[in-house]
Amino acid sequence: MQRDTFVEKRSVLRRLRNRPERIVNLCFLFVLIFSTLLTWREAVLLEEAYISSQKNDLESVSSALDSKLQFNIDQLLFYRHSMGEALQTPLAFTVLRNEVTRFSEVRRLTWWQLAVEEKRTLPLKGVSDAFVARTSLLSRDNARLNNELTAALEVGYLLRLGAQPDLAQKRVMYVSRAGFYLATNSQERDYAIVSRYYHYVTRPWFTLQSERNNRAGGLKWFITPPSPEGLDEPLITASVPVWFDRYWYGVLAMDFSPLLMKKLLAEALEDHAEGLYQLYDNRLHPLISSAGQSAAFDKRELAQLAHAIGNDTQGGLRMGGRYVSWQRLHHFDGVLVRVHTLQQGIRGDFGSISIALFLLWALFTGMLLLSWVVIRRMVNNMYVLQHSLQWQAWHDPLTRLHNRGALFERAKALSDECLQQKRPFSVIQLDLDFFKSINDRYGHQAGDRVLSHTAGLIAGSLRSSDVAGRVGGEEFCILLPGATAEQAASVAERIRALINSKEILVKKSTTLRISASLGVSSSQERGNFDFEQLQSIADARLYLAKQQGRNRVVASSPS
Ligand SMILES: Nc1nc2c(ncn2[C@@H]2O[C@H](COP(=O)(O)OP(=O)(O)OP(=O)(O)O)[C@@H](O)[C@H]2O)c(=O)[nH]1
Repeated sequence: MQRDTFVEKRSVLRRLRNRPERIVNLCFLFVLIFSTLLTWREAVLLEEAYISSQKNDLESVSSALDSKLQFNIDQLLFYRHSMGEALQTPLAFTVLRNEVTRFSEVRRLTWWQLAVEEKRTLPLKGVSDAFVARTSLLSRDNARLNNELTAALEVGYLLRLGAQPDLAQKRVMYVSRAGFYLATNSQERDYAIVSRYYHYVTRPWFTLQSERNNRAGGLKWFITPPSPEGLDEPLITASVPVWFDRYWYGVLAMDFSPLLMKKLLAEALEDHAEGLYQLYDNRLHPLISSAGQSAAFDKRELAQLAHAIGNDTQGGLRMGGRYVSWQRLHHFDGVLVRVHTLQQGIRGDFGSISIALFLLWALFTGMLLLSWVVIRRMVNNMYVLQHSLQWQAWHDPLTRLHNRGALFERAKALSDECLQQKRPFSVIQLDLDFFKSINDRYGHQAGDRVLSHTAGLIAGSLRSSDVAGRVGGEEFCILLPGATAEQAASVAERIRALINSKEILVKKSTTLRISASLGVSSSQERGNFDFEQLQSIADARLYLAKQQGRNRVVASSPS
């Protein structure tokens, strides 16, 4: 078994040695695969770094946006807390009491307004008793009303303080179930007060803050979708119910207009402005985007995104030529999505590094292929040259048979092999008869032709294991491994007859018949495998054949 594998390995090595271009191919293939794998690995690392940079950018923007929203929510919660305090301990200021008295005078009017000092506090705007009585959602509980009115006027003072004149897009309001409201940036007068109050109390951010709908009393986000008659873009509202003494007084709400949200997002972007940021509500409806237009996702992409967002609070997805990452906000019931296009990626650091990496790989591969072609050709040429030199060193160019040196070398190896394998080994010495006279009569070229013709006849009548060589001018030697003396004598006779059987065309319209004398010796005769001795015996017998009249075979010595 071990010997089989050893032999197999040796034969593979021999095959590779005989086909050096295969070794070259293998080496180049190895380098190509190795360099491609290295480049691939670099590309994978680069992609991981790109994804984590996308994640980091989105994380910093969303946490900045979160803290800005948190600030506003804290403000809203502060107003609710103040309202609670004011309900619990109302201020006994005369001005406030006067307004409460005035309320009892105006409460039956279709619309009314109470203002302590419009420059310092916000006016209370309200509707009639009859309006409030129309629905069970509203209630003018007279026992609590005075307290609520003074508390609202107090909170109106805080709202006015907190309202930033540059932020006209942010509106904070307190809407009471008792038929009045106060709001920053609210200019309505006359009948507009009634429609405004009606508008407020029919909004989900009001109706869904009732005891039944929001038992926990926590903050809720509401999106008012764009409408043909009103809003161009969705309006985001955060609202909290005002509860005190187990009674639902009303709702404190804060409107975040699209402009305000865009401003907050723009502030959150800082130096992460690359890519498109888009805020979605929890049903994946687009709210605002950092650029003019929103990211266009088709239905399938939206479904894919919704599925991914449903599974994780943050992550990333590759969508065609875009990389989409998302992060849920902590202080908003929605998700911030970042879309980074391939073009933006290419323009960025990662893009230039990727392009440089690809170009390097392409350049290296191109040069590798070029050098492969050149080296392969060189190796092939060298191989052919080596073979030709080897052939020339071992063969006689005229007869294409082994030359003397090569024949002696082969003869030694073959006789040793036969000795080892206990097989006979025979030698035939062949010499053309009167060859000198052919040269003399027909010229040297005719003599050469006779020599190559004879060599062809000899080679054609041997087995593949036999070896023939030219050992002198017109003298040949034939090695017959495994042939007995009789077999060798019969081979010699066959060759002799063949040589003498045909006329050779030596010159234009000149043919001649040649003959050869042969001497045969074999290891069988004396158990001697020494080639030189066998050859000298065959030579002596050849001499005998010449002496006995030529054109004959002598296979034994005279006793
Ligand atoms: N054309 C040609 N002649 C060669 C070559 N090598 C040797 N010779 C000639 O072969 C001849 C050999 O002649 P001899 O040794 O006298 O032998 P022979 O004429 O064949 O006579 P016998 O062997 O006694 O029959 C010489 O004239 C050599 O010049 C060769 O390569 N080409």
